Amino acid sequence: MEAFYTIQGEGHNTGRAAYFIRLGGCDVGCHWCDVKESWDATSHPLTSVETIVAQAKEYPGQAVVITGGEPLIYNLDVLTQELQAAGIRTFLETSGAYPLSGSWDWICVSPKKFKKPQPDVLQKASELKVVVFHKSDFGWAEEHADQVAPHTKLYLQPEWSKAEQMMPLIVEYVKNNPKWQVSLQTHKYLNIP
Ligand SMILES: C[S@@+](CC[C@H](N)C(=O)[O-])C[C@H]1O[C@@H](n2cnc3c(N)ncnc32)[C@H](O)[C@@H]1O
Ligand SMILES: Nc1nc2[nH]cc(C(=O)O)c2c(=O)[nH]1
Ligand code: SF4
Ligand SMILES: [Mg+2]
Repeated sequence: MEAFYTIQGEGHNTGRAAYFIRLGGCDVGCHWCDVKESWDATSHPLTSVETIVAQAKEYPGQAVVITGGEPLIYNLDVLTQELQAAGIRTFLETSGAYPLSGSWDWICVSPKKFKKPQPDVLQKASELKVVVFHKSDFGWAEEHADQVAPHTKLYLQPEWSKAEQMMPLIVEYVKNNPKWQVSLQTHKYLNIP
């Protein structure tokens, strides 16, 4: 759908320069999704793996973030192998709703109520990033924290339109449950893509 060089705004790798590759197509249907224009894959032109990798190599960042849409609706083996062969680290943003493919240096799973994450993808998560839209989402976050591996980092991220209401609850929750950390969509405060 699009590719752009920016700063990773969310989660464990916040603050790192990265080339973002946003793949079109998603049927998970989060009503608060901030990239609804990505949902219809047919409205975006196809780009070859060669072109994507060649463009990624033009930037000095040492990492790419593959996001979407839901990137795991595609088999990402060839794309990620080519990127790693070029010395670029591969970071994934996924809901976990589709089978895992690809060769990854970092996997961020952000589970969704609207289409459940697959158990084996949760087990391979480097980080679990739960979007908090309502106070009931803390219990739902814990249910998913029980399904990840012991090394998985845990993040709570306010849903953007509810950030003002949810932030005080997230702050109190993390103070009382310090296995969790706060993740903010810092790129939106920085006014960058
Ligand atoms: C647009 S999604 C694309 C990748 C994948 N489909 C997913 O949901 O993880 C990228 C990240 O943005 C988060 N996100 C999307 N809309 C958001 C919103 N309104 N507020 C906070 N986070 C949001 C998702 O939960 C996910 O972690
Ligand atoms: N700067 C920036 N960081 C991000 N982290 C995850 C994003 C995404 O949409 O997947 C995103 C994004 O869209 N921009
Ligand atoms: S899974 Fe990701 S891209 Fe798909 S609707 Fe939800 S937030 Fe948007
Ligand atoms: Mg985004």
